[in-house]
Amino acid sequence: MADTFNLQAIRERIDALDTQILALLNERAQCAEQVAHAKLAEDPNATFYRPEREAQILARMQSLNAGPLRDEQITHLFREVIASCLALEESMRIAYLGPAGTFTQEATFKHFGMNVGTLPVDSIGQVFREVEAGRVRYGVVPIENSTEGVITHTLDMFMQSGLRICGEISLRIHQNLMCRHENWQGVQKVYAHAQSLAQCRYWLDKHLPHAERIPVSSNAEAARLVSHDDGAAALGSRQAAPIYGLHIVQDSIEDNPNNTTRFLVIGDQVVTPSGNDRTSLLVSTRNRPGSLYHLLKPLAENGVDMTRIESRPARTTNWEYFFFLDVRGHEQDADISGALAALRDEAEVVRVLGSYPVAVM
Ligand SMILES: O=C(O)C(=O)C[C@]1(C(=O)O)C=C[C@@H](O)C=C1
Repeated sequence: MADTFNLQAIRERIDALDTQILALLNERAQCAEQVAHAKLAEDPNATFYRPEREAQILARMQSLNAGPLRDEQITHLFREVIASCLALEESMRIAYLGPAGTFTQEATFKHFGMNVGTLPVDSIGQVFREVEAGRVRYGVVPIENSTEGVITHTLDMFMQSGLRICGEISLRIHQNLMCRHENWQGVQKVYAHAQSLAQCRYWLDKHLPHAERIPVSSNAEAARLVSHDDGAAALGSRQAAPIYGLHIVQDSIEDNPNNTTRFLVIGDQVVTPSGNDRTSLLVSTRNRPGSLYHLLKPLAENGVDMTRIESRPARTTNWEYFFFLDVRGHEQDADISGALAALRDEAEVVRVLGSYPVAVM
């Protein structure tokens, strides 16, 4: 009897709290509408999506969070709240490397909320073209995986495109084995994107050593093929399973328990500092002895923290290279702007691809 009474009392308390949360959410939504009016009053072509402000809000909520909800859950809830508020300001459509069911779709929903409008396209180049043509404001493309390294196609697109990086998304990648039926022991073929096959190499060696591994254009394409084939399995994101009528027969089979992919949000927006930013640069240099040393010297002398360097061959001239650099901080910071000024004296090409907030979980 006492339990029933307690349960009832607790539920009444939950109802009262929900009433308050509802009122507060709508009050917040009204503030977002006022923000939209204020932005338009300042600039009729104002941009409503402000990644630096979103990153600051999420970081603040994490620092205030006393639990029992985990920081990850709080971040997820507030992302959805912000996305719903942003939708009142502007209805957005995001192009991503599709089809539906890919990890890039998962990253897009993680960053822009589950209800954002999307345009799945079939190549990284097409994501760039949709944004360049103005058919969508932003696009999402993968840039690097912690196990398999950089996605060179994305780097190469920046050599041709004037688009900027407006944000980054970090996604923990869990690979799932998916089949038409629950019984997976007799699987003879495993379809997946080459990156996913590589991320599960040891698991497949151990559990499906005789199955043929067949790389295909995307994990969603793998799931589609398996939806017609009883003797096959696909690897990929759990979102793909219901779309293609498959069962998840083994989950989290990636070899590296910290398997993470970084994605970029691309657009033509210049993002102001958030206080915890990263800057990506594209640099090329004359081919002469010590050229890389001369590129890195201005960064070191200005105390800039470089977190990544990749080289890609210039398509125009044999044996000439472009370098992609990531540094900590914003291009408006004194150390980075000092380094950029010195770098411009050394290098043939120095392009800031973007300064943007470091991914918040
Ligand atoms: O502060 C703003 O500029 C807003 O538009 C409000 C808000 C929010 O809901 O907090 C919504 C969208 C932006 O991307 C950032 C923040």
